[in-house]
Order: sequence, then C-alpha cells, then structure tokens
Amino acid sequence: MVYRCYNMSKLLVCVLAVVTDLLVVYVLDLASTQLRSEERGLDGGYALLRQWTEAVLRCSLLCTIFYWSDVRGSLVKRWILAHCFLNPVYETGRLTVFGGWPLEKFAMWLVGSVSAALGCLFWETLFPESNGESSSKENKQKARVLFMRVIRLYKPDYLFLIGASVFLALAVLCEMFIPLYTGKLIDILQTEYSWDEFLSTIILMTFFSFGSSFSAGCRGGLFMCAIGRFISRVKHQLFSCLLKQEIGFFETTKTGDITSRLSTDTNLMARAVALNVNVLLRTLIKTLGMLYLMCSLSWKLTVLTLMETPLTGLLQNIYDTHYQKLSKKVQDSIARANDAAGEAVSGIRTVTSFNAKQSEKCRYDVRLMDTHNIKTQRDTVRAMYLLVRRLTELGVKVAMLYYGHLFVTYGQMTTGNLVSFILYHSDLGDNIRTLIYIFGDMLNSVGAAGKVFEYLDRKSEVRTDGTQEPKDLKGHINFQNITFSYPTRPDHSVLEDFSLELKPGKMTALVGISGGGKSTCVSLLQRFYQPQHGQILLDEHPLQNYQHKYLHSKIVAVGQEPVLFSGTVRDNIAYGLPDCSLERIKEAARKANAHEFICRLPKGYDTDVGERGSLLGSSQRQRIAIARALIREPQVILLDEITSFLDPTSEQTVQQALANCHNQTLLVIAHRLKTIEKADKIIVIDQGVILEQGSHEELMRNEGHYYKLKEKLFTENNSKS
Ligand SMILES: Nc1ncnc2c1ncn2[C@@H]1O[C@H](COP(=O)(O)OP(=O)(O)OP(=O)(O)O)[C@@H](O)[C@H]1O
Repeated sequence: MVYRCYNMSKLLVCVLAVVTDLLVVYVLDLASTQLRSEERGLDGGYALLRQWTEAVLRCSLLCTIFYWSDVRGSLVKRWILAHCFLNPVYETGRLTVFGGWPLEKFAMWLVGSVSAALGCLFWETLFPESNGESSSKENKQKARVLFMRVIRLYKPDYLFLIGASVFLALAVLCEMFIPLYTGKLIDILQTEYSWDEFLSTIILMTFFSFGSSFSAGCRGGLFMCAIGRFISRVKHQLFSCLLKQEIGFFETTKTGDITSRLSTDTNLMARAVALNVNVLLRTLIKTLGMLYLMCSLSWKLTVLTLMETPLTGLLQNIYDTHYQKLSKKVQDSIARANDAAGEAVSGIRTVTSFNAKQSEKCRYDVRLMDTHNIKTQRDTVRAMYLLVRRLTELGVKVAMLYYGHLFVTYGQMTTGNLVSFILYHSDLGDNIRTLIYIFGDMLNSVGAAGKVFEYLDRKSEVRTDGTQEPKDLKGHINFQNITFSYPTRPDHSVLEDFSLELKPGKMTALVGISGGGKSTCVSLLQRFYQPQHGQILLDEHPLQNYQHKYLHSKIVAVGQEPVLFSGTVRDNIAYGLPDCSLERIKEAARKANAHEFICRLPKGYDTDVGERGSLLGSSQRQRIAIARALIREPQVILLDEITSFLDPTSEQTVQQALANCHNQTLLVIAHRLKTIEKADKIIVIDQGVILEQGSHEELMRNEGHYYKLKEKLFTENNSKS
C-alpha cells in the first residue's frame, strides 16, 4: 500500500513537472512575441540566445521540482538535461551549418521531449548503473587515489617523465603544422609562384617534419626508460612483499593470480601513468591545436565534422563495455587452461602412473575450446564495431567532401585549405577516439594498480616482528591449548584444545593414522600458520616473540618430500647461508650420510641437481635436505616422515646421526617402528586429540591405541623394510 502511494506521488510529480515545463515554454514564447517586432531586424543569433536562456530556466525549474519532491537519480538528471538542451543544441548546429529558422514551437517541444525520453531509455538499457551513483563516485575516488599513488611511485623517474613530456609537446607542435604547409604548397603551385616563396615553404615543412621525428624519438626513448625502471622497481617490491606473506596466503591465492600480478598487472600499472599520460597529453595538445587550425580554415566544415564525435563516442562506449567484459572472460579462461596444463606438467609422474594422459589432454582441450569460443565472441563484437564505425566515418567524410566542394566552388575556401582540412580531419577522428578510449583504459590500468597495491599493502597474518635472540636456547617446546583450523577450511578444526610438551634434548615421536594432525604440529612450530587459540612456547616465551630469522635457524624441519632448488649440491646444502664454508657443508653432508654419494656424482659438490632436484633420486634428495637442516646446528629438529624414502642402510645411518644430536630437541613423525621405538616419548594423535603417551615399552604394556596401531600400521611398514 505504502509502495503504491509512493509510486502515485512519483507519477504526480512527473505530471506536474511536464505541465509546468510546457507552461513555461508557452509563457516565455508569449513574452518573446511582444518583442518580436524588435527582433525582426536581427538574425537567428538572437533566437538562439533566447532558446539557450529558456533551456537554462527550464532546467533549473525541473531540477527544483524533482529535487524538492525527492525524485532523484541519474536517469532523471539525464532526462532533464536532454529534455531542456536538445533543442538549443540541435538548432545551434542546424543554424550554423545550414542557416534558417527554428521549428514551430510545439512541434519542437514535442520532438525534443520524445527524443530526450527515447535517448534516456536507450542509455539506461545499454548502460544501467549497477550499484547506484554513490558507488560510482566511490570508484572514481578510488581510481583517483590509486592514480596518485602510481604517480608517487614514479618519483625516482620524474626527470625522465618531464624530459619526455617536453619532447612530446615539441613533437606534437611540429607535427601539427605539416598539413597546413602541405595545403599552402598546393595553393602556391596553383598560382604563378616565386621560387623564394616555394623554397621557404619547403624548408619550413622539412624543419617541422624533422623536428617532429626527432622529438618523437627522444620522447619514446625517455618514456620507455621510465617505464622499464618503474616496472623492475615495482616487481621487486611486490616480490619482496609476497615473500613476507604467511603460508596460508599462498594456499588461498591461486598461483596464476600471483604470477599475473607480477607480470601483467605491473605492466598495466606502469602504462596507467606513463603511456596513458603520454598519449593523453599528445592527443589533447594535438586535438586542440588541430581544432584551432581547422576552425581557421573553415569553421562551418569543422562543426559538420564534429557531429561525428558524439556518435563515435556512444559507439565506443557500447563497444568498450562489451569488449572489456569479454576480454576479462578470455583472460580467465586462458588462466584456467594454463592451470590445467601446469598441473599436468608438474604432476607428470602421477599422470603417467595413473595412465591419465588422455584425460588430462581432454581436460586441456575442453578449456582451450572454451577460450576459443569466448575469443570468437570477442572478435565478432570487434568486427561489428569496426564495421559500424567505418560506416559512420564514411558518411561524415562524404558530407564533408560535398560541402567542401561547395565552399571551394563559392570561393569560401581555397583548394589548398580544403586539402589541409581533409588531412587534419583524417587525424582528428583518431585523436578524438583515443581521447575517449584513453579514460577507460586509464581506469582499467588503475584497476590493475589496485590489485598490485592490494598485495603491496598486505600485512602477513603471522607476525614476524619478534625481537628475542637469546644466546642459549634449550629447545623446550610447549603447545598450550592450541585450537587451529587451516585458512582454506576455517570450519574444520584440525587441533582442538591441544597441549603437548617437547622436552629439551629429548626425542618425541608423533604417531597416529593419516590426517590426525601430526604434520600440522610441525607447520605450527615453523610458524607457517597462526593458531586461532592458545600459544606455542619456546623456552617459556611465545614463538612470535623470537626474531624471525633467528627462529628459523633454531627450529628446522625436513619434510616428506623435500624441495631442492635448481643449482649445485653445495648451493642446496648451504641454502640461505651465503658465506658457508665447504668444510661445514661436507660435515653436514657426512652427518646426513650424503657425503659418499655426493663424492660419486660427476662434479661432486658442484653437480647440478636439476629443476626441483629432479636429477637426483628421492633418497638422495632426502639426505641433502637433512644435511641442509643439520648445517644450521639447530636446537629443535622436526622430521616429518623423512625415513619413508630411505633404504634401510641409509635410514640406519641417518638414525645414528640423529641419535648423536644429544642436545637437540627432536620431534619425529614416522610410520616405521624402528624410528619410533627409540623415542623418549611417543604420542598417539587422532583427529587433533592426544589419545595416549609414554615410552614404547609403557605403551606396549598398556595394550591401548599404540598397541593396536602397531599391529595395524607398523607391521605392514616393517615388513616392507
Ligand atoms: N594445507 C591444508 N589446508 C587445509 N587442510 C589441511 C591442510 N593440510 C592438512 N589439512 C587437513 O588437516 C588434517 C590434518 O592433516 P595433517 O597433515 O596434519 O595430518 P597427518 O596426521 O600429518 O597426516 P599424514 O600422516 O597423512 O601426513 C587433515 O584432515 C587434512 O586434510
């Protein structure tokens, strides 16, 4: 009911506005009739002035009515503007080009109103404002802020940019005079010219051509230099910021997103200021200069050719909206196809062992086909746009040539002037299109900058501002009532009110069925994640109080599938320790039982391990990873199923090496009884809860969970080894 009343009052306001408007038109017309006798002697200029004044009056009145009655919105504003100003704009154009008198009053009002309403409807259907005015204002404000941030980031390159802008202005100025002198030359050639006159025109043309080419070259070089420096600087900053993020960030963000921020978005962002401002400045100076010169050649022809602008602007707008949407879809589908290919290539061993090559091929084909279909749609839109745009251009060109011919025939301009005009006109269309396009492109590029800044501003959720670096660390670990869920699965609690103590210099083994939360404990100790509740203490102090680098040198982990980086064996063992001596490297390798096999490699410690260590066997990779951990002489060592890939002999040697770490706290996750038996304490975990703990003998005597687990799990593994 209330809604219906509201609609009724809106309707009444509209009726009131239309009636008032019509009344005002007639009252003003009546008033002007009184003056008609005086007006008769004057030309159409007076009538035009009257129409414009009338438009301003009507516009103010309608705005007041609508605002007073609370009927607002962009559609209303557009309608008021079009409704009031369409007639004077049309009449101004008509009188300027053709001469003549305005239409009959009512017919004119009707034509103006209907076309304004149609125009508004057309506009609203094509470009509906999705989130209302305030959000569009907010977006513009955001774009402006981002733009200014990009400009500030350019600070070290300001000199290059200023130099480039000066050359740009020079290039444009010189370029602008070339068509003018071409026309002059034609005029000179048509008369009985003097040699001096001809020569001076040729020299001036050559001077402007050379000046324009030289300045354009300098401008391009300086801009490219500024952009290149900017891109490397931003990429460096972005990469540093990315490396500071917590592991959860990399789990929740797609690799494709991160790489596209680093490559595509940084480039777009650089373009946002340097290239776009460059193009904007050049086009603006050129357009204004050309308009001035064209008006001085023939202002009537200029007005005629400018009629093309709103049409192409509208076309460009429609095209941009659709094209950008489709381009985004294309990018997304390319990213999906790349993801599919990337996953298949990185997991090629799994793909081969499961004989899934055909299905991977099909998956990739389907995604490629998706990309192809969207690209076809995008290209069709482009083709349609080009067709309509060319037809519009052609129509305006024909009209311009026709009237140009008339003006030359009636002596209103010379042939040379017409040639100059045509030359300017062919450039003007492109320039206006660029001006229209450049704003959209700037906002686009600024959008890319927004994404880059999002990462640049992101603070890691795991604090790394601890300062403690005690000289003597015992390695006493305490998990106090930890509750934790992974960022990718916030609803699933992996550890619930979990408490655990690792005594210094002792070996603790975590056992349990898969998915119990053992590896999660290792991840939390390395501060990959921040628990939601509770805290982990190292020597009675929370982990986050320790200095980041210090902590990672005191607590080291070796995982199930250690990652090696391309480079030599030596580089991999001394990873993150740039000044490490070869002696220390060898000692660590010996402890990890890796020295012998490394010496047998073709270049010993200088042998390349290949991408992700692919040139080594899994047991060799594992031992290098252990050496990499031991070289740091850590106080706490975390071993997450490291023995899974070792042969029994290697396992025994590694066990011996680990047994020698008397002073270190060891946390071992293993599925092999031999490894676990030696532990000082064994903890059985299931679904994030400790079920049982004690020494091997105690737990076996209890015949509880550990006993059953041993029967179920370890028997199988031990039989394998
Ligand atoms: N990065 C992750 N994101 C989301 N959930 C995870 C992640 N890593 C592990 N999980 C989930 O957390 C639970 C505990 O996993 P965790 O790897 O700690 O168990 P685990 O006892 O070490 O198992 P396994 O012996 O198989 O390594 C499982 O349900 C697992 O699916």
